[in-house]
Amino acid sequence: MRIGVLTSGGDCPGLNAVIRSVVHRAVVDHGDEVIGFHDGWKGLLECDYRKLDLDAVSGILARGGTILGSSRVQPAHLRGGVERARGHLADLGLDAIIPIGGEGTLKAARLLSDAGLPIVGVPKTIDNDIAVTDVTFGFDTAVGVATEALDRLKTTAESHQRVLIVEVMGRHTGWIALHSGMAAGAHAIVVPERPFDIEELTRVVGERFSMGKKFAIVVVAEGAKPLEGTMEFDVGGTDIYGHERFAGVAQQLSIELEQRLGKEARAVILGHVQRGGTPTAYDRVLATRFGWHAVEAVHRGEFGRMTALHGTDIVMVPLAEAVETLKTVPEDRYAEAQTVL
Ligand SMILES: Nc1ncnc2c1ncn2[C@@H]1O[C@H](COP(=O)(O)OP(=O)(O)OP(=O)(O)O)[C@@H](O)[C@H]1O
Ligand SMILES: O=P(O)(O)OC[C@H]1O[C@](O)(CO)[C@@H](O)[C@@H]1O
Ligand SMILES: [Mg+2]
Repeated sequence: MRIGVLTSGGDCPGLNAVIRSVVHRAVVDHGDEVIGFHDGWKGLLECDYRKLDLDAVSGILARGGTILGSSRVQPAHLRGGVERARGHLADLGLDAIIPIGGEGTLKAARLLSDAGLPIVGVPKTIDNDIAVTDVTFGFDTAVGVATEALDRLKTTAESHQRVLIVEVMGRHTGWIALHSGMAAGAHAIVVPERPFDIEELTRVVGERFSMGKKFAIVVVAEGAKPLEGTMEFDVGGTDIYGHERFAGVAQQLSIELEQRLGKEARAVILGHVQRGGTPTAYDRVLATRFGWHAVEAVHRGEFGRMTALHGTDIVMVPLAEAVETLKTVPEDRYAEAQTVL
């Protein structure tokens, strides 16, 4: 068989582990040929690719980023390119494409699959917001980076008796904020799923100081917003790909909390550092398993599906289901964290 693989959307630790696993399983165990499209869907639309043999994937398991590159393409451009993609598949003699990406990539995968292209998806995202898989690779790494940062920020916050508001990634969901906040013992966790009440947040942080504590750490997901009408808030705008461009919730919160509490506050934005660098062992293993199972699905002709983790098993789920909803932080998970804030 001939299989094409691509990585699309924001990069994520573990992408290279998937690529390596796909190549190993396909080439060594099945005698397939694998090619990699450059820069996500753009590479497929422009027929820009290279051959991926064992040498090409040697030494990449622990490397962050993606050796194939990634990009965002305007959805309308992709929708208009379905026939071009079909033509490239035929010209290259490809039996399947394995796109590795987040919810946007999986929506595009579904679109191409509905148009009859042989697609097996692999979900990725540090945000952990894909509904039909228990976990996505990249999340464990991102939580580790954020937790280490929070541990470090605690000591400097304490020295200066400050409130530190730490902004982590998570545009629609607060999984990184929740887990890193729990792991590092943050004093407040603010997630997009629960619009925050600035009065309540001020009270929580203020009570800590009243109890004689010298500092406070607030973790906030970048997509968090205040309850409507409770605080002046700049929501930002939209970029050319339709993504919300945030105006900086941590910065806005730090100004507000400093004024309300009379305590020095600083905003720290962890940003892309959460996405860079080597994946954790957990993410390497999950990514490797996803790659292996994606190749198997190709060989079974199970198209229009993607790999998912259910418990400890890797299963195949329809792309249609995967893109229906996002996996948000449920109230009971938030409650578990709240007790130990
Ligand atoms: N609704 C859609 N229809 C068709 N194509 C889409 C759609 N949404 C996204 N895409 C395509 O998939 C690409 C990747 O989507 P997006 O930029 O949202 O990244 P992602 O895969 O969701 O990863 P991330 O988690 O980083 O956002 C887009 O650049 C676009 O080409
Ligand atoms: O790399 P970009 O385009 O700034 O995207 C950032 C977004 O991608 C993610 O890292 C993954 O979805 C989000 O957490 C974040 O909002
Ligand atoms: Mg997206």
